[in-house]
Amino acid sequence: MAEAIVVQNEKKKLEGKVVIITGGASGIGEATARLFANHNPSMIVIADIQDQKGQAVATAIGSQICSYIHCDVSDELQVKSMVDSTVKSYGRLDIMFSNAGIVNGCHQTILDIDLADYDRLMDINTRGMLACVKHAANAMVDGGVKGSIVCTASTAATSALDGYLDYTISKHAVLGLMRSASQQLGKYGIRVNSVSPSAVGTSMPCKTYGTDAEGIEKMFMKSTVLGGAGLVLKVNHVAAAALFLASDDSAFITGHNLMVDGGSLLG
Ligand SMILES: NC(=O)c1ccc[n+]([C@@H]2O[C@H](COP(=O)([O-])OP(=O)(O)OC[C@H]3O[C@@H](n4cnc5c(N)ncnc54)[C@H](O)[C@@H]3O)[C@@H](O)[C@H]2O)c1
Repeated sequence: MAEAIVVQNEKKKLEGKVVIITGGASGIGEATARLFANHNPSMIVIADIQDQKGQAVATAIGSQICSYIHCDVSDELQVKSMVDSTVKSYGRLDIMFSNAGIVNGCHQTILDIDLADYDRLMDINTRGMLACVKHAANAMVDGGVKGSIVCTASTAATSALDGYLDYTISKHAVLGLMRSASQQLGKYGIRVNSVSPSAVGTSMPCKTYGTDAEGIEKMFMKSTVLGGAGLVLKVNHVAAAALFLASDDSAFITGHNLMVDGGSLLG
């Protein structure tokens, strides 16, 4: 007989969990840290290179459940040291939200792409993501933790975003990383998934297009089917998807790329 499904809307979803969020000083990572904090984690470690902003977010959330650490994800030693210090200070690692990323402008063409810019972006978006998954997975395996790793990909991981050549390449690689890692880590009970937002009004696209969050929302509203109803993507929507993948709500989901794009790729 099937077990009854108990709906527990009020349940705290990250009770006692130790979480790392890279790129948590702003945008999607910050929104996710703030949402996760409502779900009784033991500790959230924000890892970023924007020290003042990251520290301010951690202080606003509360030093008893959130701390900040400087970590440039393109440097594997810094990633290893950040993961090691998290385990040393808080006892274990349950959740890695590998989210840090950059963009190199929106006018690249295959005819004149700058390979030095490409290298720098790949160092963060792909190599950095790999370092975070690698060291989080090691900490989980060593600690016997059946953890959850969530990577931030993008709609540019499944379709070519015109003008964003290196970004598109880097995010396609994130899906390959997520799928390969999920395949190898399943035997340890470690799940690896990704979340793929369409354009959302964080500092990243705002700088690229020289506008504010509202400008980004207006600019991209027509590219989603939900935009037809006046709905726009907010960072909280992405944070909610990350919470689902991080928590036991997705206990039997691994190797999955969760699109948070209002149906932008349906056409
Ligand atoms: N905003 C969008 O439209 C959008 C859409 C799809 C995917 N994404 C992805 O979402 C993720 C978060 O971006 P966001 O939109 O919140 O932008 P954001 O610029 O607000 O946040 C990115 C964060 O990453 C940090 N970061 C950059 N380089 C780093 C490094 N080397 N080491 C550690 N931290 C570093 C930044 O300091 C910043 O706090 C990125 O991976 C991005 O590619 C964004």
